[in-house]
Amino acid sequence: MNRQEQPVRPNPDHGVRTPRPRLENLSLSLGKRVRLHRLLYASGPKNGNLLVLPLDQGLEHGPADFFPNPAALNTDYPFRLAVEGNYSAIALGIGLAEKYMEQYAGTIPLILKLNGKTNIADDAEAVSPMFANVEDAVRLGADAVGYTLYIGSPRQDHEILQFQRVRQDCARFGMPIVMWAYPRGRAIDAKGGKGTLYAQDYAARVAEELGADIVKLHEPEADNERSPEPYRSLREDTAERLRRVVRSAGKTMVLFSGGEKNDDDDAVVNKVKLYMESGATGVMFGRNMWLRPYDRALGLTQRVQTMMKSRFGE
Ligand SMILES: O=C[C@H](O)COP(=O)(O)O
Repeated sequence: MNRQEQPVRPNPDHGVRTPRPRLENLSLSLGKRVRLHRLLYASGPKNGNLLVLPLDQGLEHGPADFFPNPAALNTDYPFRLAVEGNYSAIALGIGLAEKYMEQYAGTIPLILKLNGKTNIADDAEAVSPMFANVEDAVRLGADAVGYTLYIGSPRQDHEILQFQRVRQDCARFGMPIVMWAYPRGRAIDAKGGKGTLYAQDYAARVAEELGADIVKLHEPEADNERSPEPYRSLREDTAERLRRVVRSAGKTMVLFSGGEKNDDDDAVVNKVKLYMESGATGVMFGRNMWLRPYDRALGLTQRVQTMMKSRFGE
């Protein structure tokens, strides 16, 4: 292979590790600072890391997601886990928030999800309509809102405009905004798929560009022959890919999601460790937690908490 045929392999760190965004170094309104401080230092590991329990799968995927652990169909189950496991926050939609938050008021911070959809229709023209707004979040005492942006969808013009209004409301109310940054649609499928480094790296940058405070991403997979250059020619391992997307998120804090349940507790802990080592601020793991029998879910949560406190504390 001559020199010109060598695959492009830029150093993902450019010689410099991206520092994890720290609250004191961010330019924020008072309301956002107070709410983020509660999430980062007054709940969860309380050391600047985030451990979030999401419960939006019932809307996004349907009841079948709960079938492996029918006990979790009772919403008290994940709520109890969030409280007893000292999570940083529970993330869910307006219906569950209104029906359950009163009972748990003051015991677990809320990230109110503002938009969402079912997975009944296909994702070719994915769009995530709003079913709640920032005023609902204020009314319910939330410490952040969550917003799904389908990056690259044919409907992204609608999505980006909708996000603009949410961002402006968040600025007005001092409400942090967590972007579920999800590449979706036929264009991304044609360019390698939603899980590739190309797609996830782009999503991380979009969150930073559009004004999210926190971005939720998936672990980036290797690119493939359909991915655009230079990603197609990158030969990075998982740790390098993770560091690359964290760097692209800049001053936006990164949460990595858990995905489908892995029955191996050690593998879940190691995954969280890998994500934290990449510079992530935390994780948002749902099915890997509440699909376990309660005592195991609590035990696994405590192992993750201990690891976050002992290795990644401020
Ligand atoms: O919004 C929820 C996230 O997708 C994470 O959930 P998960 O850990 O069950 O994949």
